This record gives sequence, C-alpha cells and structure tokens, in this order.
Amino acid sequence: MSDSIGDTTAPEIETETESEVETGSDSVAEAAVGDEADPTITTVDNPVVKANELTVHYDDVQALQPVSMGIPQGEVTAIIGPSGCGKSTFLRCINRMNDLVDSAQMDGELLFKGKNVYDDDVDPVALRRKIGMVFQKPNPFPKSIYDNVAYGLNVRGDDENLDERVERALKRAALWDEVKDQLDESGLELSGGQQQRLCIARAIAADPEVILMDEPASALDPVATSKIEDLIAELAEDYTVIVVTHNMQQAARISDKTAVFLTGGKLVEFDNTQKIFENPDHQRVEDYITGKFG
Ligand SMILES: Nc1ncnc2c1ncn2[C@@H]1O[C@H](COP(=O)(O)OP(=O)(O)OP(=O)(O)O)[C@@H](O)[C@H]1O
Repeated sequence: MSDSIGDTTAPEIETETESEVETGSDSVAEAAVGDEADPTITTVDNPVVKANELTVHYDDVQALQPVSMGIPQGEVTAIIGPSGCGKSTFLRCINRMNDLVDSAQMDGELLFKGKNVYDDDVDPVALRRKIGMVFQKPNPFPKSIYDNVAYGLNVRGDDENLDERVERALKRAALWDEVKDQLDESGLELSGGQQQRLCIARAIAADPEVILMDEPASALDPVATSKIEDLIAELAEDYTVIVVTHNMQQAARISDKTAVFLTGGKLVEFDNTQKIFENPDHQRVEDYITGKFG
C-alpha cells in the first residue's frame, strides 16, 4: 500500500461524506502589531500543513481572504472565531472536503508536507486517509462497532491483522474498555460521546498523520466533552490535531496554538494559545475573546 497522496491508483474508501519554514524560530506569528497587518504571516518550525495565500469563494461570496499560516506537527492547533468567519471552510480545504461543494473555488496553495494538495496528481481519497476528519455530529455507519472501525481497511482490502488494528484504534480513541465485550453491536447504540470516539477510532484506523475536528464536542454533554478534550490531548502525542471550536475556554484548555479568524474570512492572529488569550496583538482579537462581540 502506498502512503503517497499522489497515488491515483489508491482504492476508494468511504469514509466521511459529507512563507517558508524558518527553523530556529520561537515565534509562530510575525504579523505586524496592530490591525492593519494583511495578511497575517506565520512561521513555525516543521509545519505539516501550510497555507500560502489560500482563498476560497463560494460563487461570488469570498469565504476566506488570503490565508498564510503554517501548522506545526504534533501539536493541537485551535481555530476560533465568530460564526461565518470561515473556520470550517479553512479546515475543509486541508483534506479537500470542499471539493464536494460545487460552488467552492480554491486559489493559492495548501501544502501537506510540502506538496500542494490541489495539484492534479493528488488523489483526494488517499489524501483523506492521511488527513482524517471528525465532524460536529457523530456519524457512525449503521454497522457494528467492529465494522465501523474496520470499514476503511476492508474496503481497500487491507485486512491483515484486522482484529489487532481495530483493537489498537479503539484503545487509541479511549473507547476499548467500554466496548470490548460488544464489538458486534451497532455503533448507533452507543451514547453520543462514545459514537464520537468511535468516529475518531475510525479515522485513526486509516493511519492518518493529521486529524481535523470540526466542533467535535459541541453536540455532547459536559462529561462526554471532557472525555473528548482529554482524548485530543492524548492524540497529539501521535498526530497533528487541528480543531475548530466555538468554545474559547475549550480552545484555551486543549490547544498549543490558536488561529483567530474574524468576520470576512480573515485570519487576524495566530500564535501560542497562551499569548492569544493573555496578550493578543490585535484589539479585535482581544474584543472577541473577552466576549465584546461574536
Ligand atoms: N456550501 C456553501 N455554499 C455557499 N456558501 C457557503 C457554503 N459553506 C459556507 N458558506 C459561506 O462561507 C462563509 C464561511 O462559512 P464557514 O462555514 O466556513 O464559517 P464558520 O466560521 O465555520 O461558521 P460557523 O462557526 O457558523 O460554523 C459564510 O459566509 C457561509 O455562509
């Protein structure tokens, strides 16, 4: 099996429907202080995902103004901002989920490990195995718990040591202990929080490098939310996690870096999470995180 995202022979799997690197730099944000900086330029060591002047239109509506930022490997990056500011649009560019929207037009570059994911030779299905996605509403298949996790592997005929890999993915998603005696039962019978961890296990089974999460806990109760937050911290030991959230306390709790998008689809600030929440460079970011608007 090829790991290449440009491997156009990669078999189809389901699953979900729906500035240069500067080494030796501590700073992730080099935006000029003040609100006139346009666009925000960011530099990080070792970015796994990098946007260069990425813009998105839906027909005539510009959803993202040119976004340039590097997302560091092996960390949790939160994307926050008011409703309609382009958070999901940006996230969905990273694994080309916006391809599924006819009116969406992407320009600029979105690099995954240095390769533009919009190059003609990139297979979006193979890309989505490397960059998995978890949605706001848990969306397990109407299949057994086991088959939910094994599905992608089965579809591409990659069924060696399947039991072991299913167990490993469920353990990694902190669900194994709760479901190990009911693997044949339907995934739909699990609680909402368990279903979301099942979806995370399904993404993990494909052996991704990056996991995108679009408001993964917003449909869950506080206990289930707390479990997902703990899990995100654990996942960052092995994966790069990029999470869109409306919940600023959650962003502050779970992320290493935070990107703030504001109205008009503009990336206004991107920096270490503590800096964003304690001493942002931009007044508008401070106003947003202190609840003055949004
Ligand atoms: N499929 C689509 N077709 C047309 N316009 C869209 C589509 N998806 C998003 N948009 C528009 O693009 C802009 C950005 O939307 P997006 O969903 O990315 O924002 P968001 O910050 O994730 O919002 P929310 O927090 O409410 O989910 C909005 O103006 C939205 O109406």
